[in-house]
Amino acid sequence: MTKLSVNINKIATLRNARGGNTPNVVTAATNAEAYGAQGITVHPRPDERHITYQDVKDLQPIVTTEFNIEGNPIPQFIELVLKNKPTQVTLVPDGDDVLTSNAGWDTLKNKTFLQDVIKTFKAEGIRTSIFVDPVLAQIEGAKETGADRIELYTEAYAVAFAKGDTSAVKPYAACAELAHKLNLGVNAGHDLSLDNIAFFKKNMPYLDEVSIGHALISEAIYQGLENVIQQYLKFLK
Ligand SMILES: CC(=O)[C@@H](O)[C@H](O)COP(=O)(O)O
Ligand SMILES: NCC(=O)COP(=O)(O)O
Repeated sequence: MTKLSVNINKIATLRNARGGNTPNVVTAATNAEAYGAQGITVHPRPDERHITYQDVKDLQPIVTTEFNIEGNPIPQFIELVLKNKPTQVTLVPDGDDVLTSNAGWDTLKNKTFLQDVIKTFKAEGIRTSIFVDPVLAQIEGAKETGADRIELYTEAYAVAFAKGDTSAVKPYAACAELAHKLNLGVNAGHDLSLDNIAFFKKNMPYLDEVSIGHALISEAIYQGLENVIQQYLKFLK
């Protein structure tokens, strides 16, 4: 079984459009868990355009499944994570001006930096995962950083799958095999959806967790959150 972590960034995007507290991210997280989600993911960005640092504090005591905080480990992010002690921190090398995450780490070039940051989180008992492209050398580099897991950046798979190119899953499967050999856990995320998740799951060995936000929350607008979460859980068995 692969765990489903629901990314609730988009609930915060909608809330921020009016400046009040509707929809409420705490209620959304509680509902997602009640409907079967096995984790809640947030990705507070430095400009707080969706999830705010206050949201992370509000969510920390109410998330009863796995709490996953994603982000670029700049000093204020490191402090936020250490204060709120999630189950997992996922390190993502976002530039300040990006619309959304658009690349994995170069684990070879950033080895020393990542080793230091990962040591800090692990000393506090926080599981560490690093966001990487599906490239074998990057998985070997990830092992060297001391991370517990990798999160494979699935945008390339999602784009290719939408065009009918199912071979795009192959590098992901190869990276998962290598990660498993190296004793690294395997997560995946970005642009996964009800259209592409079943094929991905069927072809991906050792897949511990997927985090899904943009498509899942969009699908929930049409089909309802409970219904959509139930469909993902069926595909991830
Ligand atoms: C790390 C990653 O893949 C991102 O998908 C992310 O968490 C989504 O971020 P946005 O919601 O800001 O696009
Ligand atoms: N780590 C990926 C994530 O949390 C969700 O990405 P997306 O489904 O919003 O593209």
